[in-house]
Amino acid sequence: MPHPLTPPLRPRPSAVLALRPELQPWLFPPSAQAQLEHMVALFGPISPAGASPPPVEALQQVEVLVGSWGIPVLDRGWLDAMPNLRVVLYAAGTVRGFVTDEFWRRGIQLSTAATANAGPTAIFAEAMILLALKHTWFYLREKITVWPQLADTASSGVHASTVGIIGLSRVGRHVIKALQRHELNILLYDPTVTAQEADHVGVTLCDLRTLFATSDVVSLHAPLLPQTTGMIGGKHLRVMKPHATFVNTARGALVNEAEMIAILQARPDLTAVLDVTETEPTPADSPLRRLPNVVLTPHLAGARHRELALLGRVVLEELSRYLAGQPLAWAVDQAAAARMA
Ligand SMILES: NC(=O)C1=CN([C@@H]2O[C@H](COP(=O)(O)OP(=O)(O)OC[C@H]3O[C@@H](n4cnc5c(N)ncnc54)[C@H](O)[C@@H]3O)[C@@H](O)[C@H]2O)C=CC1
Ligand SMILES: O=C(O)C(=O)CO
Repeated sequence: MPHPLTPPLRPRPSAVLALRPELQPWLFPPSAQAQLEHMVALFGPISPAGASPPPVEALQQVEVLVGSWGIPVLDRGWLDAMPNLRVVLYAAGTVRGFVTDEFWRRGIQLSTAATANAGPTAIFAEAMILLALKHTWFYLREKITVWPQLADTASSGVHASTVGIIGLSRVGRHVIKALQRHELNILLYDPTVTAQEADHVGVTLCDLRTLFATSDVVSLHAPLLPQTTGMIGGKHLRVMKPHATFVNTARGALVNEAEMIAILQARPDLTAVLDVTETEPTPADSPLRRLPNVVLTPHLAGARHRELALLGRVVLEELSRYLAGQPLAWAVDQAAAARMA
C-alpha cells in the first residue's frame, strides 16, 4: 500500500535514519522509500552500537531524525553532534530507552509509533486469550485428539467467561475492544483509572487479587515502570481458578519470575503463555523452557516484518505534518514519556 504522503511545503530538511539496517526495507518498503528520499536527504544508518556513525558534517545538518530499534541513546554527545536537530520520529514504541534529560532540555519534538505498534500486539494477545478460553494449550500439550467429556475442564469456552486485563494501556484498550465482540465479562486492574472511566470503556474495575481469583484468563498489558516492576507475584498466581491461563505480552520484569515458576510447578493445571521473559532470549537453563504448562514465544507480539510498514507509515505521516508546519499527531512530551511503557 503506498504511503499517504503530501508533497513537502518547504525545502526539504536533512534527515538521518537511525535504524537497524535490516529493518529499513520493512519499515519503508520500496514505494515509501522513494517518497522518503524525495523529501529528505538520507545519511546513515547510525547504529547498531559499534557501527560507524555518519560523517560529522552530515550530522551537523540533520533536522529530522528517523529512528527505530537500534537508535543510539540521545545523550549530550549525539545532541552536540546534531545542533540543528528539531524533531525525532520514532518508528517503534517505548521511548524511554533513548531519550535523556538533555534531550528534553533542548526542546526537540518527539513522536512515536507506539499506538500503531499496539495493534499487532493486541491481535496476538487476543489470539492467545481466545485459544486459552477454549483450553487449546492444555489439549495441545496433552496431545488430546478426542474431545473429552468436559466435566474436568468445566470453565472452558469463550461465551460467558471472564477475562482479567491488567492495564488500560494502548494495547490493553485494543484487547478490550476486540474481546467485546464476544459475550464475556471483562475485569480491569489499573490504579490510574477511575470507576467512571472503566464504566465508559465497558469493563469492571477491581483489585489485582479479585482479578486473578475470578478470571479464566488474565492478560498483562501494564508498562514497565519502577513502580510496576515485579507487580505480579506468587500471591496473585496462586489464587487462579483451576485450568486458568496467564498471558504476558508486556514485559517479563513485571512478574516475579521465580515465584511464577514455583506456582506453575505446583499447579500443573495452570498455563502461562509468555511472549516476554525477564531475560531475553529466555536462557537455555530456565525452567520456563522445560515446564509443560508454559507456552513460550520469542517476543513477537509487536509489529514484525510486513507489519513494520504500519510503523513506517506513521513516521512518514508525521514527517508530512512537520514539513507542513502542522502539529505532530503522535507527539509525546517529557511527562507523557515518563508514564509510557
Ligand atoms: N511483546 C511485544 O512485542 C510488545 C510489548 N509491549 C508491551 O506491552 C505493554 C503495553 O504497552 P502500551 O500499550 O504501549 O503501554 P502504555 O504506554 O499505553 O501504558 C501506559 C498505561 O498503563 C496503565 N498503567 C499505568 N500504571 C499501571 C499499573 N500500575 N498497573 C496497571 N496499569 C497501569 C495506564 O493506563 C497508562 O496510561 C508494555 O509493557 C509494553 O512494553 C508493547 C508493544 C510490543
Ligand atoms: O516496541 C516494543 O515495546 C516491543 O516490545 C517490541 O515490539
